[in-house]
Amino acid sequence: MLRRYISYTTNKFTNCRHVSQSMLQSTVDEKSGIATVTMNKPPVNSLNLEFLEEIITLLNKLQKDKVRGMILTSGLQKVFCAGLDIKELYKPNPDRLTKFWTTLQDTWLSLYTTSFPTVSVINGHSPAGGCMLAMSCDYRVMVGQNYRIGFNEAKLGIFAPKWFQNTIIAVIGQRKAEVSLTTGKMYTTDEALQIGLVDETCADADSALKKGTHFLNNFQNISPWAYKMTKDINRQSTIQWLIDNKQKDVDFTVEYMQSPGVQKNLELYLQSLKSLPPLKLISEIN
Ligand SMILES: CCCCCCCCCC/C=C/CC(=O)SCCNC(=O)CCNC(=O)[C@H](O)C(C)(C)COP(=O)(O)OP(=O)(O)OC[C@H]1O[C@@H](n2cnc3c(N)ncnc32)[C@H](O)[C@@H]1OP(=O)(O)O
Repeated sequence: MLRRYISYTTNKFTNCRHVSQSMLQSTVDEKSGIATVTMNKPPVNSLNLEFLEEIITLLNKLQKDKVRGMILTSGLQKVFCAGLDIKELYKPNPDRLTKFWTTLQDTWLSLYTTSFPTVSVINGHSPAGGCMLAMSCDYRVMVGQNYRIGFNEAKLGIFAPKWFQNTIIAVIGQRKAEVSLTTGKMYTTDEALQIGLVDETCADADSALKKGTHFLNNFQNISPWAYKMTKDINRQSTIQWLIDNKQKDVDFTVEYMQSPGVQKNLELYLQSLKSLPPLKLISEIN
């Protein structure tokens, strides 16, 4: 287990409160009450068990601190989040995989039901679970023209569970979600804007942070209670489905991931990840 620590400091010059965990940094602007959370888990911010646990801990803390909003972004050069850590799925220990998948469900539930509005500033590639992380926020701003976003699970020989698919349907609609998921297409920034995977695009990260803040400022005059009730009602059926089917979803995933066919596909995918030149993989799978 990685050594984990949390420290809280207030910078009297910037009026920002910093919360730092080993893989996440959070800065709360005292004036606006907006938290900027930066993922920093080199090389690619892949979601493993420990990282998911940190995300849940931080979301709980932000909730307790009654922040007014959150911007989620990446501190890495060219990756927002590479999705689930494939090492959690390849040759898994069944007990760890059970804990991993349960924690993944809980992370999604925490993020999808926050009592404060959330924005993802997608400043790098964002495949599969990385795209889902962005979809689970209320608003998305994508930076530049060099990155790809989408659901490439089918290319790995696996498929997305119902709660995952419903989250995408809620954002881009049934038809586009089906085409997107079955083809595993990775979209350019402009294509993502066109199909509604992202709400806005902009040239650089600073402007994207400004756009994110601008979106969150819409809630200055909205009652937090009205915001939360509206969001809960809107997302209720997908949330309730997962709550009612948590154990079934875990049992199915643990058995399915260990099947020889899935393991073979993951092995081939991991090999291609190593053998292809940098970024070739993402462009190959367009
Ligand atoms: C609130 C939470 C919501 C989440 C809910 C999710 C529900 C999920 C259900 C559906 C299932 C989803 C499955 C997945 O997410 S599987 C992961 C899919 N991801 C990918 O296919 C990405 C593959 N990676 C790449 O294409 C590229 O790495 C990159 C991201 C474009 C970066 O390219 P770059 O050239 O910068 O870096 P490298 O390719 O050289 O990679 C550096 C090292 O990192 C390793 N790596 C990359 N991606 C992963 C990964 N996803 N898991 C583990 N390891 C990864 C890569 O092998 C290199 O390792 P090395 O240095 O040891 O060679």
